[in-house]
Amino acid sequence: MNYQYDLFVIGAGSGGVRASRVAASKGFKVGVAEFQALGGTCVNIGCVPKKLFVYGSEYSHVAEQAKGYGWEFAKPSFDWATLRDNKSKEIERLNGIYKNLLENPGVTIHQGYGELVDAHTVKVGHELISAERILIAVGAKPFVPEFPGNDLVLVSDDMFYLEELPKSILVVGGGYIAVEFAGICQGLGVETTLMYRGDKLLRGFDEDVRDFASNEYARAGVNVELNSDVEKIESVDGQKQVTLKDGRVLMFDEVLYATGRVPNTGALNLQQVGIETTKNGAIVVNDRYQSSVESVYAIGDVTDRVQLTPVAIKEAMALIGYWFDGVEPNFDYDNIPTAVFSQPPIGTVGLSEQEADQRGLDIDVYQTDFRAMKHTLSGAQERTFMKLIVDRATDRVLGAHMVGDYAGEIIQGLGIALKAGATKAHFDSTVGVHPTSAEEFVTFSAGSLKKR
Ligand SMILES: Cc1cc2nc3c(=O)[nH]c(=O)nc-3n(C[C@H](O)[C@H](O)[C@H](O)COP(=O)(O)OP(=O)(O)OC[C@H]3O[C@@H](n4cnc5c(N)ncnc54)[C@H](O)[C@@H]3O)c2cc1C
Ligand SMILES: NC(=O)c1ccc[n+]([C@@H]2O[C@H](COP(=O)([O-])OP(=O)(O)OC[C@H]3O[C@@H](n4cnc5c(N)ncnc54)[C@H](O)[C@@H]3O)[C@@H](O)[C@H]2O)c1
Repeated sequence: MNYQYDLFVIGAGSGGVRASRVAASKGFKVGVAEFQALGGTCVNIGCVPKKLFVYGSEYSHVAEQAKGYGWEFAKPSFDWATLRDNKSKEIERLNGIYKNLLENPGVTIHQGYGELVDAHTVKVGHELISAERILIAVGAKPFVPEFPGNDLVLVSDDMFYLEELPKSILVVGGGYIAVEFAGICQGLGVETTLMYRGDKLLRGFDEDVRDFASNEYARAGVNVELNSDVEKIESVDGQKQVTLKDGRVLMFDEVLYATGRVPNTGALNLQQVGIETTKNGAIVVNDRYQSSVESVYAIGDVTDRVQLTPVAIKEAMALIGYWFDGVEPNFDYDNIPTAVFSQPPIGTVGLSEQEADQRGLDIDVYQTDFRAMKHTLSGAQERTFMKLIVDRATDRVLGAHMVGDYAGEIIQGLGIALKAGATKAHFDSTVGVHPTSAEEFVTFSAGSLKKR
């Protein structure tokens, strides 16, 4: 059978771009469909612009904190349009780079919405395209629960293009996006309330990390409201009137819902082609990222495993290894380091204390919290938290967790250590970098053992 392409990819995001360009550079004839900007969520409305906003919002503390170091600045002011538009220019630059990344190795870009027709055919606009293999890498989109007035809320996509910065905002949710945007808004001078229906933010993270981070967000000025949920939202005098399930009525300029993301599979025609999905629309794949239809593969957020850019990229590379070198994909989903770019940020890799307990492991837990040296003169009251989970039987470090400045940067190196099977003895025999916060990870002594 002669196909137009060896590989046709639907979605030019983190996973789709990597799979397309590497497959093309290795000799496949590759086409990719994308109906929005090249680069996907991460580049356009995710990791990259979000991190630029985090940097932008962190400057708000500089003038105040620099005083202790002898600096006096004129009264700082902030212009939202400058940050927003400079960010957009940078994203457009990246879009151009992604175009080159695809076109240089010979990938053909089909601008438009792709949908499946059969196991080897995709329709983009009016064009029917045939391919030996089809890779679905369409990512996910924000999920907003059903309730009266849910059409009045913003989702994270909207935050990157706001005409004006609101004076007050309610951020609903307790995951990555909620805590990151609460920090951004608070830093940019928006009166910020972070509301979560459960009794702790950041489900899935280590319990001490959850408690510590939550306290630090409150210390930074975010109004953290736990065990609270929205009943309805109405538009009143240009503001959002929010009625809570406990009967309270609150007013905000804007409400941001960050209550998870669902696979982007609604209009792909998956059922007609016989592709199995989960209840929330995620494509079910086997260890080779193959769907229930042999010629159709899926990677990244659309499979709803771990919604992180480096994971989508690793999955793409695992597929490339399989297609070109016959290596069975064996991507290791354990020990994925991750950072939450809240303020302060969180870095984490490996098992939490609770996960280690659930697995019945006999563990030692070392932990500390302290005021980072920088803040002895800055006057800021924020504190840093660090924690190590160690397996008593093998001395292996099973988990490392941090809340504090540079946590994302620091955890990357610890990710390598855990992957390499480092023991507490390895940590102890590593010379610290002095004076840093990071050196606390190699100087934990018996005095830091948590009483359990
Ligand atoms: C606000 C936010 C912040 C984030 N921050 C981080 C972070 O700091 N670090 C991190 O690791 N991850 C972060 N993520 C998650 C990360 O962006 C995703 O995990 C990653 O982008 C997933 O890659 P993907 O290839 O699966 O999909 P995506 O990058 O979402 O790409 C999918 C692409 O497919 C396109 N598409 C969809 N349907 C079709 C169709 N039918 N036809 C053609 N094209 C289609 C979309 O337009 C999109 O371009 C963040 C996400 C959000 C929303
Ligand atoms: N720094 C990063 O790496 C980064 C940043 C942003 C997003 N991401 C990825 O994107 C994913 C999606 O982010 P997210 O924050 O939207 O999702 P999330 O799954 O991290 O958090 C969703 C939150 O919404 C809550 N929720 C769900 N339904 C609700 C409801 N009906 N009412 C109230 N609350 C409800 C959940 O309990 C949870 O706390 C993340 O899981 C992460 O994998 C990563």
